[in-house]
Amino acid sequence: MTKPLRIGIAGLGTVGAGTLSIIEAHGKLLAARCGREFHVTAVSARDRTRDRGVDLSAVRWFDNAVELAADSEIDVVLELIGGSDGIAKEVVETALANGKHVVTANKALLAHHGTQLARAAEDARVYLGYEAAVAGGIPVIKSLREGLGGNAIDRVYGILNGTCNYILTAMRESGRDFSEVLEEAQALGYAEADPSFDVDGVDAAHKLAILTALAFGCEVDFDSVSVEGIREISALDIAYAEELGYRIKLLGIAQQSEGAVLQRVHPCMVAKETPIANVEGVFNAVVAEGDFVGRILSEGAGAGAGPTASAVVADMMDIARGSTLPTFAIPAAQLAPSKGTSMAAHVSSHYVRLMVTDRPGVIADVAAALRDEEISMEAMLQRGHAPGEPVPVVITTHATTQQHIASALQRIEAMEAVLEPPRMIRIESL
Ligand SMILES: NC(=O)C1=CN([C@@H]2O[C@H](COP(=O)(O)OP(=O)(O)OC[C@H]3O[C@@H](n4cnc5c(N)ncnc54)[C@H](O)[C@@H]3O)[C@@H](O)[C@H]2O)C=CC1
Ligand SMILES: N[C@@H](CC=O)C(=O)O
Ligand code: NA
Repeated sequence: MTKPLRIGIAGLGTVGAGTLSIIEAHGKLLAARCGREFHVTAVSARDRTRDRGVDLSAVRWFDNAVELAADSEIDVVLELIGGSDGIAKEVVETALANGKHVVTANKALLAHHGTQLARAAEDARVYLGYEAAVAGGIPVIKSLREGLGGNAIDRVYGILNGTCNYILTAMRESGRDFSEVLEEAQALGYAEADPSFDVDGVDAAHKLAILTALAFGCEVDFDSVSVEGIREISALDIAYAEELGYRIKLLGIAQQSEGAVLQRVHPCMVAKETPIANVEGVFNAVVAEGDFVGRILSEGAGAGAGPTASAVVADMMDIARGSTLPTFAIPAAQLAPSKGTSMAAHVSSHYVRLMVTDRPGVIADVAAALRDEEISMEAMLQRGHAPGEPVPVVITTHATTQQHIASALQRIEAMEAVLEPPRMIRIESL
């Protein structure tokens, strides 16, 4: 048997502790599958005294994770701290500069510095694994880089944030309030250190930027992702979506057209009978559309200790077996400069909900604003009759550009009878 793979772990929180548990539970299985034993030889975290359910007494402890990353008795460094800059970046850069393989679950780091880190890894002839960074336990990186390697990818999209999907599912199923459900997702270890990254769509955008680079062979370009989160989604909109035959999902979607890529993250209404509408709770799903293979959907847990650690361990197995694949499928130096395009010209149907004073003429004024922007209404719904009182009015439109809908909504919002900013959710046909 080849000599053991010496592992240093920086970060022993949800994912770090989960990784230790798998190595402890499946040490023999991993060795049999890779022809090498996995030895955790060093660890670093903020709190040395915390019980992580695994005996670490024989493992070297580093107060400074960067020193761990430079240690000569480590072959692979697991960066499981988090954050796009600061200590996590320093750990990864130090490990690569010292000729060590790196496995990270850190999508923020890769979304901001992925191209540069991929170059550093390839220059040092080491492996940079990040399966855990996108869709947790779903082997989506392996699938795109290897299994679908013979296809040009037309579109890649999915439910990329477990916390948001958990919140939207629980709100729909139990009618509970947004903040109560968010606290539950945090307690389960799903949410980011700063949960606004989850609910504002930033985490999904980090993951989408990584998928885009891999799928389309371009540099990672987080700045050109258009991002909206789920904070504004109310129980009322979830109930109307149900009634209209839709589910609300936060999707990340990247599509290439004429050499440019549109990357967008926003809440979508998707028809209830589509597979993605039925992906619930902390589960993620990723769909890749290849020119020869057609549509592939992978579904699984996108967050949490076990599923995320499962992906970390899979990357270590690739390293143990000597894989030398480029980070983003083609050598980092050959990735095309990213050519992002904006949402302005993007065409879709829309759900619009207004809260209006119930009086004659309001609907006619709203219809006129839509007509002036050449937006055709598909349906309109107003329940009950309460003269002079606030009532919800729901409109669905036929396909129109973002520019047109934004102008119409601006005009509608300014109307005296419209009592609060209109809520708009794009209807996505998948
Ligand atoms: N929790 C999840 O479900 C998932 C998390 N991730 C990513 O995995 C990474 C880790 O996330 P979690 O385990 O959830 O975070 P966590 O907050 O549970 O754990 C972070 C760990 O890093 C340690 N740490 C913080 N600063 C440090 C420093 N200066 N030196 C050494 N150690 C330090 C902390 O002591 C803690 O052990 C993040 O990049 C996160 O985005 C990715 C997929 C899923
Ligand atoms: N906070 C993230 C964790 C996994 O990446 C999520 O909720 O999906
Ligand atoms: Na994954």
